[in-house]
Amino acid sequence: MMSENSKPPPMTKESMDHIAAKVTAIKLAKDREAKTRYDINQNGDSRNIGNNSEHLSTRGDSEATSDAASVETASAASGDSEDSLSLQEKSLLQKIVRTKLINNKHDIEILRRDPSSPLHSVKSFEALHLKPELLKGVYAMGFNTPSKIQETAVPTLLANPPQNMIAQSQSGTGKTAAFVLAMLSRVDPSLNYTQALCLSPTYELAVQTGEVVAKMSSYCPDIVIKYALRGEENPKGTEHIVIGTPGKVTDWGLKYKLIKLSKLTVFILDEADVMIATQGHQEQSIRIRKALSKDCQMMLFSATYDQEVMEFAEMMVPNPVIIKLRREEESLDNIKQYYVKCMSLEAKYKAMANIYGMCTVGQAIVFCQTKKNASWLCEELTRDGHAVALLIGDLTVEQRITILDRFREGKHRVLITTNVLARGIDIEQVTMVVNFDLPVDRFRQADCETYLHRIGRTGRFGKTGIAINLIDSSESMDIMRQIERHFGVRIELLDADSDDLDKLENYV
Ligand SMILES: Nc1ncnc2c1ncn2[C@@H]1O[C@H](COP(=O)(O)OP(=O)(O)OP(=O)(O)O)[C@@H](O)[C@H]1O
Repeated sequence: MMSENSKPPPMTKESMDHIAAKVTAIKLAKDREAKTRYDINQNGDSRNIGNNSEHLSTRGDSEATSDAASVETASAASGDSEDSLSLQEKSLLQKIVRTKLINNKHDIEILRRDPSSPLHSVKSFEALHLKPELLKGVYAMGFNTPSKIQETAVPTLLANPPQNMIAQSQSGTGKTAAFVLAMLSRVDPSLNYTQALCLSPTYELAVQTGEVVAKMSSYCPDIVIKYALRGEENPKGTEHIVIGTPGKVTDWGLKYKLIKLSKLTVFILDEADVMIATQGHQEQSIRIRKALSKDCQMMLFSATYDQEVMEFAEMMVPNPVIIKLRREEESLDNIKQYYVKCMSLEAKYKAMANIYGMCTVGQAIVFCQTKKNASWLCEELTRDGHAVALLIGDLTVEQRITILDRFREGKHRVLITTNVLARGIDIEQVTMVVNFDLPVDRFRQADCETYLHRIGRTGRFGKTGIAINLIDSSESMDIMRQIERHFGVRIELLDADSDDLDKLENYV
């Protein structure tokens, strides 16, 4: 990891090996635990908490308190169907698979602001009057113009007197880059003490942020960065920027007083929604926050904006400007939906193999209802010489990252998965979604919301996508009809043995 007076090295997949080993051990332990369904949220998500924690990091001292809330889809049709991904993992995978900014057509909403501090937005990075070496770093990252959230957030964060901010926008809209830019602009490298602190919920997320700081500051050699993470040597207190988890920062800042929290000029709490889902982090963050001076600029970022996040945010950040970018809704508008009638499992498999053959340019995600079905399908297709990848919840974080990376790079054209991938994780180039099994709820009724999330993986950003549903029984036909009625759409019949598939080739 990073030593003092140096920038963090780029995070390679190899360097995550040791994390993966620990995560595997944690997962194995977790799998032995009985899961307890404790909450059904508004979206119909059900959350499970295992008694054993599933964290991405292994902590010592104050870090050792966190449990992870793992989010599961509501579709528990059979005992082996459950497949889960913790909020922390989801957030990390999301960052890893994303290569581009998410376009968002909505306008920024400004929910609260002090009328005495006018807000303005910028359409270029030049208009921010950044230090030249910082501007060079921004351009070196390939950023030409500010993203929607950056247009408003960055000038507000750079204005004087410093203004506190709570900002919410979906993952991938440029929040990290916004606060890193603010942090680097505010730091004065001629002052030898810690001036900026960024709290992240996990080891890996902190490292991801550190990478952005390192890249953006690549032309600012005097800025010293330090990770506050397990395994790191104690800080000297002279590092300009510290990025870490609440546990380690509590130790360094409050317990051993190695960092002077009262001297910070910038404090960032990132991924607030993930933070509050991690037991212990909320309380530690509050303790850290209390040690800051009233002049310290405070910023809080979150991908979601429910009441719990908001209550926490307002407790942490006094007199904030609150900016919000509404989530780009998933819609079925750009998606052509079909179904293929299959008389047996064999026929269903054959249809799948034909569809595979058709997918020559684009990429497809195939959804199965259970891990068992997904594994079976993957084995069969592989045996028949098809290059497919399998992504299910049993894998380690490291394995998931590797698989998603390979898929994103186009090394696999077809990814077989369960509902683990249905929500939240965007892979830009997916042109086709196949529902090998239709999504059902625990009463074996159509799970329309999961259907939308699944097929919303395709047809994004104005492109046309295809969804194909494999129907092998009167029950699945009935479920499909429920979906049609729910969305007021017609799902067209497709003959997978005929030339019908050819007409789809324009899209895949
Ligand atoms: N102005 C920009 N122009 C082009 N690309 C950008 C710009 N800002 C950020 N990006 C890129 O877009 C992707 C998402 O940005 P970023 O990680 O800052 O989003 P985020 O909202 O912080 O996401 P998350 O909530 O997952 O952390 C990254 O690959 C980043 O390099």
